[in-house]
Amino acid sequence: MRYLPTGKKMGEADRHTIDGIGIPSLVLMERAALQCLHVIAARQIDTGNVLIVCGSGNNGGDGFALARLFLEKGVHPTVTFVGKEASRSEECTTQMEIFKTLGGEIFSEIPEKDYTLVVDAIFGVGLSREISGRYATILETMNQLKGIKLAMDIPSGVSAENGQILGIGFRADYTVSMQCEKLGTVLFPGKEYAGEVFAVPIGIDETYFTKQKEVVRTCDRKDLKSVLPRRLMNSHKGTYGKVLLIAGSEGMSGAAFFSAAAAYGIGAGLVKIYTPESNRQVLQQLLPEAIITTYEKESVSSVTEWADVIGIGPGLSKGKKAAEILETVLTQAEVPCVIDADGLNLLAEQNRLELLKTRKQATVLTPHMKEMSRLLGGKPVAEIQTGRFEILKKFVEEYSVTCVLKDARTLVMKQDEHPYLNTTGNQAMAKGGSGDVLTGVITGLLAQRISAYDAAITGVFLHGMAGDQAKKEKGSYGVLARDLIHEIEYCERWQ
Ligand SMILES: NC(=O)C1=CN([C@@H]2O[C@H](COP(=O)(O)OP(=O)(O)OC[C@H]3O[C@@H](n4cnc5c(N)ncnc54)[C@H](O)[C@@H]3O)[C@@H](O)[C@H]2O)[C@@H](O)CC1
Ligand SMILES: Nc1ncnc2c1ncn2[C@@H]1O[C@H](COP(=O)(O)OP(=O)(O)O)[C@@H](O)[C@H]1O
Ligand SMILES: [K+]
Repeated sequence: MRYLPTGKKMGEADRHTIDGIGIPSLVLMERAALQCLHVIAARQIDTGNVLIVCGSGNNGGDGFALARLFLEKGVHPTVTFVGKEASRSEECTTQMEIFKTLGGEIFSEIPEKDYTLVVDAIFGVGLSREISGRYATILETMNQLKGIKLAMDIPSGVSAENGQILGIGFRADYTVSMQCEKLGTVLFPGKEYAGEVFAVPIGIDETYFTKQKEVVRTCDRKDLKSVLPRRLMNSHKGTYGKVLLIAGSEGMSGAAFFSAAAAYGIGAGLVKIYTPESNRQVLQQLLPEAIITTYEKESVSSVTEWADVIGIGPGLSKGKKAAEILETVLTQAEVPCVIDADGLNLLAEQNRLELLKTRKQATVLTPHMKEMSRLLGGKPVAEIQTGRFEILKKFVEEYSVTCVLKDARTLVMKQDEHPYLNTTGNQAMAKGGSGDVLTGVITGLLAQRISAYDAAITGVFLHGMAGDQAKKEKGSYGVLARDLIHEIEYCERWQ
């Protein structure tokens, strides 16, 4: 697990480390510059002709410190200072003076040369407004230069707060992020400007973020061992829970199959599908492991009583029967529920959202942006995209739910937990059926008795990993929902 702080939160952690713990700012800066040098060496970047462009803040200080370390190695970088003398920070001035004392020359323009490496140390997390004027011209020139581009901490122009480009952004091949990758290079479009990101330790105390619940976190592959539910030798199918999937409608059996197969694929003990009679035969053939029961044969009350966890919505339709079933589940089922697709669309109508407030067990909602817009009474998608953290925070507090807002960067939120931003998954998954698989995975994880928040983040992570594995094999065009299920069945190998 790692944190993805905004620039503001990173600044707070810097201050806490410097003032609260007493590690001098220049010590942190030294480590920042050293780590950059290590990345340059590890990536075997040609240092035959290095350009370092420094601003007047501490990011510029990082740049001057790096320039000095290059001098020590016998490399003479071209250093350009583009900041304002008057606003130069204390540390930036110190680093600049040391560099000059050692014989380093500082330019005010970028000399025309064929650079092999271009380092951006103009703005870091202190960027606070649109870039314009001379700064914009310099960044434009830097983007056009040949040579490998490396950004110190974050590419200048990328907002560390939300990934937006403030006027113009440095287009990096590599970004060396001090201590933590910033939220702004995980979210789009910032991610596209950052290239490969290396988060390097420089001594900033990250435990500062533990109590700061608004700081976003994410998981990596190495965390899998701790997030997957345990599989005991001495167990039986009851140990791993009974999943009920209320899915599919007349002529729509695929969604039910995908979610049910995914629930089994992630380890649920027993899966029952509740669907119209017309789907029985095809589902029995597609997934003989599942129990199929139908609207015509059994009442919704009796099936919900059987279940340890319920997933409702994939392919459900928005008919009268579907609405009745959803209402019964929401008012009667005393087990955790995952609501997706048409379940969400029905929830958005006729004040049904209010029913969530009466639930005694956990509810997980898995809307994509358009479904979220419906849940929010038609709030435009663009508004949700830019304000997702604040909007979702308010929503999960009001309705006491865990919300999985699906996107290229899926966000999971629950009251009193860190927001979780997912970094697995890819464009190959932008296809019908992918979401049904996610519903099955989260429901299947909940059946194995982990918390709603853990099931949601683990499910989203695994679902994205499955997409990444499938893309490795098939590329970005041919991946199908069934490939995601196939990959999920092998998730234990990813640990
Ligand atoms: N001691 C520390 O605090 C450490 C800081 N570090 C580096 O310092 C950076 C943060 O330093 P700062 O807080 O000084 O901030 P920056 O160096 O990112 O920039 C701040 C300066 O840019 C100006 N500015 C912001 N937006 C502008 C715009 N659009 N146009 C023109 N000027 C603009 C600000 O007024 C300020 O003078 C980090 O990103 C990191 O690279 C690291 O060396 C680690 C230690
Ligand atoms: N470009 C992308 N990058 C990462 N994940 C993606 C991308 N496109 C889609 N996904 C993932 O695929 C799933 C699509 O879900 P959804 O839109 O509900 O599909 P459906 O309803 O057709 O099953 C979500 O989990 C989403 O995060
Ligand atoms: K930078």
